[in-house]
Amino acid sequence: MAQQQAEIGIIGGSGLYNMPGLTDTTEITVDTPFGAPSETIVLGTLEGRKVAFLARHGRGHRILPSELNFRANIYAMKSLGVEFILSISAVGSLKAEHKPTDFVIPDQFIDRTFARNATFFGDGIVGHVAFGDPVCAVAAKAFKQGCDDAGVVGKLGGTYVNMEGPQFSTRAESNLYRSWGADVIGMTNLQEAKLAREAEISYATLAMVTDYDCWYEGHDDVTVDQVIKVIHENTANAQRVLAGAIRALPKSNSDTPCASALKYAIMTDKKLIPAATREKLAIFLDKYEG
Ligand SMILES: CSC[C@H]1O[C@H](OP(=O)(O)O)[C@H](O)[C@@H]1O
Ligand SMILES: Nc1ncnc2[nH]cnc12
Repeated sequence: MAQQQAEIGIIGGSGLYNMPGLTDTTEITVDTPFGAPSETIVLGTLEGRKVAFLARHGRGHRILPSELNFRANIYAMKSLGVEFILSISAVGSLKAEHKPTDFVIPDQFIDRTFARNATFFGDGIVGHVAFGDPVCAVAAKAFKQGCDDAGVVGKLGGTYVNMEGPQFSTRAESNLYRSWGADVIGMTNLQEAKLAREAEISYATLAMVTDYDCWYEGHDDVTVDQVIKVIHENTANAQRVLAGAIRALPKSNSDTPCASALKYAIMTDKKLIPAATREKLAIFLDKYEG
């Protein structure tokens, strides 16, 4: 097996296009059978651990949520040897108790997308991974520890509505999601969580509340300048939480259920999987075939 180049992947969202705390950095271009990731990847060291940083929307924020090549991003992390992905995202709040600058660590998702490719399967191979618990509990707890260490509000658990965008929600939609009991809303995390599970990578998100979406009477409807303002105020906290989370992560994800998500997932008769598809997915399947 190739040498592991990174243990932990960080996917930085809106406003987080690099990681100033990384040392010994090198920038690499990673190619994948699913196309190019959003950006070159920065390898480096943080808290003594080997880390790979990827800017989700590219540096300079060039890629729409619906245009993101989620498969290439997660495949690239897998090819570097990553076992944990820590994602950072801006989200709107759907509850008064989640205030701008608070952090929420979601443990559930509701899918409101309709234009995304969120599986490595297809082209002659069928697989179904369990997804009742879409977030890795170990990675989520590490984020909580990071929030506690940094002395910031970090709420463990909550439901993230993944909308398609790029327009923000209508007021009727926002109120509908509130009636469902959802906590926060964003445009990017669910596809990453699905693909990370198929890739047997443990995934969790640090969701930074930037606004009250549009449901809250007496508060302005969300705008990008509002989101960016809160992110800028809170970036140093997000970096400190990340460092704390990395300190709290175990060496490997082998003790989590994520690490064996594919064990019983593949439906297709091995003899019938097309050679090109088998080759494309070798990085995931080889360990189950001696
Ligand atoms: C800039 S507001 C909308 C934008 O912010 C969030 O991005 P990310 O999850 O990458 O931080 C949201 O999902 C939208 O893409
Ligand atoms: N209100 C909101 N809706 C969707 N994505 C967001 N990202 C930040 N705030 C958001």
